Amino acid sequence: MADKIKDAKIIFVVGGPGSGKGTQCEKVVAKYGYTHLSSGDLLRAEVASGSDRGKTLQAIMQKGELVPLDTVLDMIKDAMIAKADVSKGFLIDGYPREVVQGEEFEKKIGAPSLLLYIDARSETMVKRLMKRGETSGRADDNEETIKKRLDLYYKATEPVITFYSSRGIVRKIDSELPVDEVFTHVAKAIDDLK
Ligand SMILES: Nc1ncnc2c1ncn2[C@H]1C[C@H](O)[C@@H](COP(=O)(O)OP(=O)(O)O)O1
Ligand SMILES: [Mg+2]
Repeated sequence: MADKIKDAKIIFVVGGPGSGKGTQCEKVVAKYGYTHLSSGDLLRAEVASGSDRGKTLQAIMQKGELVPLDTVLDMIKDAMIAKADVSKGFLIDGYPREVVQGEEFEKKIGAPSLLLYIDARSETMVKRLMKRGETSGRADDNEETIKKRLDLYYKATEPVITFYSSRGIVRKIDSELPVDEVFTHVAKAIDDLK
């Protein structure tokens, strides 16, 4: 099962909350037909299902904390296997959140060919998230939780970028630009894979 995934390209999409990961992934899906897996969306779907696991997850996410590693990884892996026959590539959005998550992913699934580092200033991210919070209905798009998510991003997730930089697969994307301009750079990074 897992070997079906092996031939597909794996792209990690890493960046702070509100940096524009989801926005850029949608455009990659439209242009390249890759499968977009947002760890946050997978977890929120579990919460919406009302399951016991979902209730536990909701409490963690509302506090802006990271959910247990195995839970997220199992959900990503199941979703990848479900799409393995039809997918040319996978965008793994919002994962790894910490270095150990990347190591576990590679053990259980495979190595990424590219890490897209979606980079925006923290003031920009806060502004975008507050705006998104007006309509997103996301329990974590509020000022207090945003601050915690940003702190955690700088502490836990930025080391992920350093970790993969040494492998030469990181492409830093300036996400302060308008969406379509950001996408030009994202598309260039993906085209360079071929
Ligand atoms: N380059 C850009 N310029 C302006 N707004 C952007 C942008 N990229 C994303 N946004 C907006 C769309 C969303 O309302 C908000 C957060 O974007 P998102 O894609 O949901 O971020 P993420 O998935 O990284 O949390 O910011
Ligand atoms: Mg997102």
